[in-house]
Amino acid sequence: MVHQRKSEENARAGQRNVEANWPGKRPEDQLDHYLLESPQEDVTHTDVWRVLRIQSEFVNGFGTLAGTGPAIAVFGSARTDPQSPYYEMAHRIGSRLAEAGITTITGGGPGAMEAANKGAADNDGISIGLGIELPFETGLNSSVNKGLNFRYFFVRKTMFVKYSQGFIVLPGGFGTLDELFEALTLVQTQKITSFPIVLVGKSYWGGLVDWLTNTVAAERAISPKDLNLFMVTDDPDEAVDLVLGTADKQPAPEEAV
Ligand SMILES: C/C(=C\CNc1ncnc2c1ncn2[C@@H]1O[C@H](COP(=O)(O)O)[C@@H](O)[C@H]1O)CO
Repeated sequence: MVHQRKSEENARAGQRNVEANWPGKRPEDQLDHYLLESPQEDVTHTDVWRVLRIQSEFVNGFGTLAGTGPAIAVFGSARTDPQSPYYEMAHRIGSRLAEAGITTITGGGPGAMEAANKGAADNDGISIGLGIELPFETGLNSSVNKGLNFRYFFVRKTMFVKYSQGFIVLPGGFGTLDELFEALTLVQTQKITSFPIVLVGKSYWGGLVDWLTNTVAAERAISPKDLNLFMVTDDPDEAVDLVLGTADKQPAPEEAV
């Protein structure tokens, strides 16, 4: 009897709560109702399930990459042709990193990513590929010797920053620019510190550097000192020296371009 009264009170309280927070809805419209009732198909596409998938992707990424030693992430176009000089540069960068005992981390795809992974693997280095599930499946390149696939770009980007100590960025498109500007924003806002970012290819990056200098900094959308958050070089060996802090001199972008 006491039980029944209690549960009726709870039901009325639940109804008041739902009406206050969600006008026009009944208690059975709350999330638990959908979670517990079949059919379940729709539920697996709700944001609640998405949160769990995102969480599991973080857990899996942290678990797999936890033991990663010193590492540098190398970015660049998925479309870089094996005949391109940038492919050769990416390969050289992966080789040099391996020789220095540094792990190479890439997006695990084709083009510049494949070249850097190959350079690392050819020199007995650790060659990590953090792949991304895409509608047009490309899979991890064959030079990845430790690989992981992600559904979410933002989870994958966290891994690049968390498990590397610097970025080398070869010519690339939207994906590469996204990775570059993510890192620049994190350093600019001091979410990460002491994080060298080296762009390879003075003529490729020159237009962007000019625009950042003459438009973005000139119009005060960034501080002039933000232009010092990256370096530019044409030389893959120098890129490695700069990112590892073993170069004689770290050029400011204006003098490097
Ligand atoms: C476009 C093609 C394949 C795409 N496959 C990719 N695999 C892994 N990582 C990728 C892929 N595409 C983009 N990325 C990420 O973005 C960067 C390259 O993007 P961009 O737009 O090509 O510059 C790269 O660093 C990856 O992290 C078919 O060739």
